[in-house]
Amino acid sequence: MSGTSAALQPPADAAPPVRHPDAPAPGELLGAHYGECFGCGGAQPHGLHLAARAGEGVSVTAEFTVRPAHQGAPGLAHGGVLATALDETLGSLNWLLRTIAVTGRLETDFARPVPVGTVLYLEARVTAVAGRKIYSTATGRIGGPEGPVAVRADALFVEVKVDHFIDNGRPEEIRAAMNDPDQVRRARAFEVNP
Ligand SMILES: CCCCC/C=C\C/C=C\C/C=C\C/C=C\CCCC(=O)SCCNC(=O)CCNC(=O)[C@H](O)C(C)(C)COP(=O)(O)OP(=O)(O)OC[C@H]1O[C@@H](n2cnc3c(N)ncnc32)[C@H](O)[C@@H]1OP(=O)(O)O
Repeated sequence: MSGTSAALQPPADAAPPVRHPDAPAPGELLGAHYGECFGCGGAQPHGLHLAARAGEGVSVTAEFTVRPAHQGAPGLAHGGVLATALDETLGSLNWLLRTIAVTGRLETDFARPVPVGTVLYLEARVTAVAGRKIYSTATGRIGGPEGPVAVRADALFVEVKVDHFIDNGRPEEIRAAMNDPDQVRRARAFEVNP
């Protein structure tokens, strides 16, 4: 049963999502948007190292293996870590819209416990767009890509300009990101009109 709140119901004038013509092809690995990202970055030893792949339309798939550093109860994934995996997968939809957007609201259902060692098979898609508001939904399955749903989420992402990060991030990390040509290139890949 979905308990999605009214805040996550797209308004009547919302439009179906449009895959950007320059979006990565279905099957293509999207890579990390930031090397230090806790969700997808390669430079975070205890991060999720989530690897997302473009799907058809405005959808992505991703896999995340639960490691001992991700425990809440003995031998089980922490719920906040699972919410992070959902959030990160939903965030990677931005690559297909070529829009920079941040999570405004994330509603999560935890349907089954997820043991350490489990591969969580994630799938996310955008359901509607209304102005700067991007509505999306995700599931995480266990036992295989067609296995039972262990976690699911509905979200509202809000489009922002790159200045959102430059104005709000701690200056030392922003400086390092702006001095890294590869990071600047990745940020630009999200933006149609930077
Ligand atoms: C060269 C340097 C590069 C540095 C950058 C590097 C890489 C960048 C590239 C990509 C990275 C992009 C994203 C990261 C991707 C994945 C990571 C996972 C995702 C995250 O982990 S991301 C972190 C957590 N996230 C935040 O840190 C957000 C904090 N937050 C805010 O920054 C503001 O809160 C904001 C911007 C959300 C809105 O603020 P705002 O002032 O711009 O806009 P406003 O408030 O007017 O909202 C506009 C319309 O959205 C509705 N709305 C807003 N919030 C709502 C809510 N909660 N519920 C229901 N409706 C809501 C309003 O009701 C209104 O609706 P309406 O237009 O109909 O009135």
